[in-house]
Amino acid sequence: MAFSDDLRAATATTWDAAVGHRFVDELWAGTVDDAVLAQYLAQDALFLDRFVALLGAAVAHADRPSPRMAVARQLGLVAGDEDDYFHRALSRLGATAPVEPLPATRGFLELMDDARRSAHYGEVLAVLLVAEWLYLDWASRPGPAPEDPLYRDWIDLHRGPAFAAWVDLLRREADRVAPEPGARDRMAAAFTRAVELELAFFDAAYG
Ligand SMILES: Cc1ncc(C[n+]2csc(CCO)c2C)c(N)n1
Repeated sequence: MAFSDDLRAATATTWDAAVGHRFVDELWAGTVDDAVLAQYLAQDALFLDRFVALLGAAVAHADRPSPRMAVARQLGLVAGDEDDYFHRALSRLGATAPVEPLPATRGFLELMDDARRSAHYGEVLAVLLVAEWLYLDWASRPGPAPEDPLYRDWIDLHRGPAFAAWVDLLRREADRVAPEPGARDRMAAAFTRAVELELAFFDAAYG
């Protein structure tokens, strides 16, 4: 098994609890309470800012030109389509005021700051991989998405062949650099912490 498969298998209980979370069920059903969705998206806007910085670290610390360019392309998408969604969604929900990070968000911001400051490409990849792969997983459920663009656009941002190819690239990169001396342990620690925080992040939407 590839290193990324091992990490996912080792975190399966927490991973599956996140992918099968009540919030994900309600997203697919189009029935998330407006206050819950507003809380989630306001926190996720804080997450996204630091995530963009983390993508910048992957651009800076990639050890080869080809993945550096691929990450840079994705960085442009996140700063474009994804940011547009947030502005539309938060203004429709009437939640445009700045918010303080909740504990799960704060934990994520710290994890991303630590990975970025480590300047260790493998550790950066491990955090990026969880954030993207776990979202691809919940958004790839079979069945129709709700008609309401508030839900449909959020699901569509996390599924489809282009997004799956991006996750695949992160997996291949993580598997490629893991054999470097000392990389496995720090990548496994960052991956495991990120999976725990993804679950806590969904829980936090319900206050
Ligand atoms: C807590 C949290 N974890 C992961 C994501 C997923 N995600 C973050 S940025 C991005 C854009 C694609 O590169 C995606 C899919 C999220 N939104 N919030």
